[in-house]
Amino acid sequence: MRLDIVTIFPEYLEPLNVSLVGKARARGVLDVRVHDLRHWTHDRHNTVDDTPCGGGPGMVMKPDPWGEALDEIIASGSGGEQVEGTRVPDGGPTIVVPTPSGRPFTQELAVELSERPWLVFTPARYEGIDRRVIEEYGERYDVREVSIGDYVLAGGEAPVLVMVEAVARLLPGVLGNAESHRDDSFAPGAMADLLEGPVYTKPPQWRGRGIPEVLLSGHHGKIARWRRDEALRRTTVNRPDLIERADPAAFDKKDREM
Ligand SMILES: OB(O)c1ccc2cc[nH]c2c1
Repeated sequence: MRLDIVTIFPEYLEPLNVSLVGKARARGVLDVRVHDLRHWTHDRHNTVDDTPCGGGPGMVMKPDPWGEALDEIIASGSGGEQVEGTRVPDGGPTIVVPTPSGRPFTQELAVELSERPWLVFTPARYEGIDRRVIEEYGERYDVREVSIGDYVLAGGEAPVLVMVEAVARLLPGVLGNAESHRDDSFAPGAMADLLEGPVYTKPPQWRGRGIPEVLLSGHHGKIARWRRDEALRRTTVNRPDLIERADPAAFDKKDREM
């Protein structure tokens, strides 16, 4: 998979050089290219924003730098050999626009994006990008406006870090077997979409606190049932909305497997 990220704060994406994504890049599973939007400005101040038409607070990101950046990046990747034999589609990339007014970023969307060969992220600052950029590229490519949550951020770079990690860990060969994403919270069918329950490790006693006996019993069926019950308990308290959405048949299936 190829990932391009266009930003006015390239240094914000340094975390993509370490840990899971960093290792995937080193192994050639991911080809991550971070671009400074100001590279596509031509004035002495490298201006990327201007006042909003119609008035109002803040500034809006100008369309010209974005258009030149996306044209050049898409042209560079359309067709031809890419990283170690991976070809990006002649149809171009999926463009992911982090924005507070986008559709929710979910594990389901992470799975969908992980199956795409090429993603281009366009994290904005200020009040956002001139709408005509989204319209222009939306006519030719799959453009997804996505929000990671209902809170105020200064820009889209942090959401890009979140989305890239969520997508990268789903790519074949990125997680070892021991870290399988099969039973993650929110992984389809893992625990009927329940939150993960509490986890424990050694030592058996820590500051006078022990470990639930069932986890030391070696009885896999009882352990599985305890974990399911704890997951239900935590989900009921923290995310009752997931309980309403859960498929009761999945519980029965899980019970039969325990
Ligand atoms: O909620 B979000 O995912 C999000 C995305 C981008 C920006 C830019 C400024 N605030 C933002 C919030």
